[in-house]
Amino acid sequence: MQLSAGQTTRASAFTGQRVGVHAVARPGAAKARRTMPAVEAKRVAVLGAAGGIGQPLSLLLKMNKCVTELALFDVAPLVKGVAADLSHCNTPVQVSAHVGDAELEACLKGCELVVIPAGVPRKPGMTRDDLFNINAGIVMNLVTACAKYCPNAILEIISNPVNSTVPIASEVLKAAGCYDPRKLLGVTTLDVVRANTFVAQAKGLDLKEVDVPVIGGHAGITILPLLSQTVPSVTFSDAERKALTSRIQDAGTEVVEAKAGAGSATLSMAYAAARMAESTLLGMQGEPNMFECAFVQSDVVPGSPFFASRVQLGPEGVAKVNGLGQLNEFEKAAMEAMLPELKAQIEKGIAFAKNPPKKE
Ligand SMILES: NC(=O)C1=CN([C@@H]2O[C@H](COP(=O)(O)OP(=O)(O)OC[C@H]3O[C@@H](n4cnc5c(N)ncnc54)[C@H](O)[C@@H]3O)[C@@H](O)[C@H]2O)C=CC1
Ligand SMILES: O=C([O-])CC(=O)C(=O)O
Repeated sequence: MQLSAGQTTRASAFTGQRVGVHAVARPGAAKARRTMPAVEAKRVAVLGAAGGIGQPLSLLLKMNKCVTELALFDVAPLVKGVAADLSHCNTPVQVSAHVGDAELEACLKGCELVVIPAGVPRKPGMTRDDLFNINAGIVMNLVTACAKYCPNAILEIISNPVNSTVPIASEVLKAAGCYDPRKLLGVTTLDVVRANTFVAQAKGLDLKEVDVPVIGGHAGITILPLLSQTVPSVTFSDAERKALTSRIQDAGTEVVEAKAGAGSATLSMAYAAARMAESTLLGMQGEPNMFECAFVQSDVVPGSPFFASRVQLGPEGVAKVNGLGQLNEFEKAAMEAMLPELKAQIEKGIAFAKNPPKKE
């Protein structure tokens, strides 16, 4: 999983900070490139744009030099106000608003990247799987529309439970005859963002230099930070490794509890999704060394048809799914423990999509 020679770092289009798991110079990595490639026309949609994630994510995309058109969709009419508000920012991105299923076509036509944070968030005491009954149908409906109106777009799914909503999306796309596994990604970037932050804090490292790959899925014990592969190389005591792993796995719950019933992570998620979208857009533009961890169709772990690991992003989405590298004994045990849960959540999504509840 280590980056090899020639894999470079890149400055964010909107913050100037380095982006991507690739951001940290691993041994042998080439010198950072800081020039932007020529901007190509890119229409990007956010579905669920009036929500807690959708609003700040849309702002960050309005600031992104890779984006030319931003199409905002929600079932809530508030999305019109969000678009009006954003349209006053003096960046060149053209913003449009679309409300309700009847406007999905107008939203999605011509889109090359669609980011989906539509759905309900957790409240204290809930697991991500408790969101399945509502969010499964929402994702199914939206991905059905993507298959119809932008069948070649790259889809990035944020809506939880990601371990099930991504398999649902794959089945919908297969049934529509337009499934391309390179173009369907579950967004797990927030796990990497959190792991980098917590490890930097615990070890007194420069935040910009820390890179921790996070593999598996996006719920509880299926979130597995590979602390042994942290860059720069650091050592952890058994107690530190256990505590950091648990904190990264439970970080979503930490925010859900702090928000006390008013939702889950929105700002850090918008930040993470904006980073993922930027890496994806740069990959689409031909930038050669874009790497992020994402939950994708994978044969890296036998028996788990989807798995989060580091992927290389290219003109068509996922260009390569990397292997896991060397795991230590703690990580091997955590991997064994997670697999039954991850596989069950994947199968639950597939079963739902193959036999969806009848609409009344
Ligand atoms: N992948 C990840 O790392 C993370 C995922 N999430 C998930 O993201 C989702 C959204 O979270 P928030 O933005 O905080 O929720 P929110 O409730 O603030 O916003 C959701 C938005 O989706 C809209 N919506 C609902 N049904 C829709 C439909 N059929 N079509 C279009 N829009 C629809 C709502 O009107 C609302 O504006 C949740 O499922 C949450 O669990 C949250 C944080 C991290
Ligand atoms: O915890 C939640 O429900 C939202 C989420 O996925 C996260 O913050 O990682």
